[in-house]
Amino acid sequence: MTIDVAAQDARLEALCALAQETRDFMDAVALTEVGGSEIAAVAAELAALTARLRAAARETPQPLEIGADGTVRHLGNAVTGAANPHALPLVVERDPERGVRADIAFRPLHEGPPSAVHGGISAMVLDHLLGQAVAAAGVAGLTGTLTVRYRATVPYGRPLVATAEHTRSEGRKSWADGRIALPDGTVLVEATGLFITPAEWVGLKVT
Ligand SMILES: CC(C)(COP(=O)(O)OP(=O)(O)OC[C@H]1O[C@@H](n2cnc3c(N)ncnc32)[C@H](O)[C@@H]1OP(=O)(O)O)[C@@H](O)C(=O)NCCC(=O)NCCSC(=O)Cc1ccccc1
Repeated sequence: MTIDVAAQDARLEALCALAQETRDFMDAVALTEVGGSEIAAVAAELAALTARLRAAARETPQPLEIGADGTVRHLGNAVTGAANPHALPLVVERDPERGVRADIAFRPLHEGPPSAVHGGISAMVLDHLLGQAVAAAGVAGLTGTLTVRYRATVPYGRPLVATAEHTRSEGRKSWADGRIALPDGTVLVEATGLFITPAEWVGLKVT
């Protein structure tokens, strides 16, 4: 469920590269142990860079694009958007056996309890993945409710796998289940969610 950015637009390619540099920068901020004067010098340089980017700023969201093969690209998405420094960015794929899947490696930046991932970050990833599972089933909707069960703390810095699948639909309401697990299948966090197709989306094909 990705569209090759590099093949389409050199400016977007540059923007996605900047977002990745920004992620690397944020990781470095989270982990740095350099001295106070060096931190202050870096902060001053960063403020100058921020001013350069603000010289021309958009006032509308990044558009959600649908490719010829039905793939969806939303570069501004906080979970998957390659142009959003907040995004992991997660690359969500169709899973031939289940609905959708994504490989994840959380980073120290995502810390909640010491040495573990913040529960809200896990919930955010699962919210997104469940939403993509219902979209993949042709019943795209917005999250109405999300229930998360945290079975074990989620480590950062290790490869993990997230999966989700659409379970049923009734009218405009669709349900999906998902989980974040270790590569051996041990489930760390699981979620179930209700997604509601806004009336104006009925009949639209978004995946
Ligand atoms: C669209 C809707 C959720 C529902 O509005 P309408 O269409 O006007 O609904 P209407 O009143 O016509 O009721 C129809 C039926 O649904 C039921 N029901 C309604 N609400 C709830 C509920 N909360 N919980 C439970 N049930 C509810 C209601 O009782 C009725 O049931 P009935 O037929 O009598 O059995 C609206 O409240 C909204 O926009 N909320 C904000 C959503 C939002 O921002 N979410 C976060 C952003 S998405 C994201 O980040 C993840 C993502 C990532 C990637 C991809 C995809 C997703």
